[in-house]
Amino acid sequence: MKDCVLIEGLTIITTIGVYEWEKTIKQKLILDIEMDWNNQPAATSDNVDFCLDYAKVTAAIESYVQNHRFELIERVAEEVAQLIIHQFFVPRVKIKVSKPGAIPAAKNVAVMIERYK
Ligand SMILES: Nc1nc2c(c(=O)[nH]1)N=C([C@H](O)[C@@H](O)CO)CN2
Repeated sequence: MKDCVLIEGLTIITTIGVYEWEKTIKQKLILDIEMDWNNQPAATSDNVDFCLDYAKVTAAIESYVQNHRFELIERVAEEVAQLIIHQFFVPRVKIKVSKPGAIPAAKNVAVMIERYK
């Protein structure tokens, strides 16, 4: 099995939606992210410089998503995947973006993508 770093259940409030009424409010998205990363150098050195720092990745995602407007959750997933690949040199990322309030009759709706460098 390949090594990964995970960020699970990351809640972000932003402007998201295709309808006019959605462009005037903020809604909740939840991101689940899996990033390929060789964790052995960090494990053997016990040095944060060698890890994929989930705190730095989280801060970059929060800043990006909170400060942009989106129509589709597909767009959020794609832009976050590209940010992670290019800013943090991650070779593969899998992202699920959930919009739990979107369909009252459904517990959740989401998209999931996987992207490679
Ligand atoms: N596949 C998607 N379908 C829909 C989206 C979306 O982002 N991806 N968005 C909407 C509306 O914004 C909806 O969330 C309002 O309830 C509809 N379908």
